[in-house]
Amino acid sequence: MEMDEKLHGFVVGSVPTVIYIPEFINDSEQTQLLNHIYQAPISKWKTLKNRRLQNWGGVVHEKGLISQDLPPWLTKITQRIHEELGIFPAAPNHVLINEYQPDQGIMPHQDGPAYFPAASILSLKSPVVMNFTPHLKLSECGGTAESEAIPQNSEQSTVPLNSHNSFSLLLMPRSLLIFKDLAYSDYLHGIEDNAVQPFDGAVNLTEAVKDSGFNDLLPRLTCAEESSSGDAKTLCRTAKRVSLTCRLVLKVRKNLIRI
Ligand SMILES: O=C(O)CCC(=O)C(=O)O
Ligand SMILES: [Fe+2]
Repeated sequence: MEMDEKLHGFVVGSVPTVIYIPEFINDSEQTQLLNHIYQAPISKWKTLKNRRLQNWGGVVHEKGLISQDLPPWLTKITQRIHEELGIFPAAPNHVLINEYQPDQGIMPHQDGPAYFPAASILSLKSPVVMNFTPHLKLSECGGTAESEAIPQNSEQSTVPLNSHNSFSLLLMPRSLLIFKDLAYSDYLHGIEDNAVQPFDGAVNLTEAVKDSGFNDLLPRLTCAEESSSGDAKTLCRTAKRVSLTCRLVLKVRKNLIRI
């Protein structure tokens, strides 16, 4: 799939390929989505130790998706992602909605093998910092000069290696994040279960604060009480974050029989 020309302007960082689109939806679209999410029956929520989630589109198995139609309020988003971005060969057919309290996150992980190798994540409500770290495969292969300099049998070797290659993103409400290629295949992504998150080195810092009015936003993002950290930009999560992870499973079986 050819990446749409206009998307090139939204590529951030140096690892192929991370795309950050600020203000992908407007305020009223955000409100409408949140209304739909919180109108869903309570049984739709699955509570995990560190977050709650709603699964839409069916059940993902290693071999494919036992699909169920997405509701119209979600196909509106998935269709738009498909048509405007040209990254997926079809509209995403699976949406995972995650809700995080300010001190909740998601462990560094790689998305499952059933998905077309690209993820699109729409963020709602509170900003959050997402971290990308190369996973063991990349570290062990010694694909970079840095890794060759570190003894492979050293227990500490993964720490400096990972921190050197890691990067983070500041995900603002109403933004859309897409990651694919190496960022999808060779990196883990995660969110720290911490209400205070540094965002100093975020690869999309300019883009994240630009459209929302840098001057207005930065003092609100930065913890006033964190004076000990000097100029370090630190995000204080004070509200819930809700995200919609929209992905495509190519192998689909319609769920005709209720199990
Ligand atoms: O909430 C997010 O932004 C990340 C969610 C995620 O990584 C996933 O659902 O696989
Ligand atoms: Fe994920």
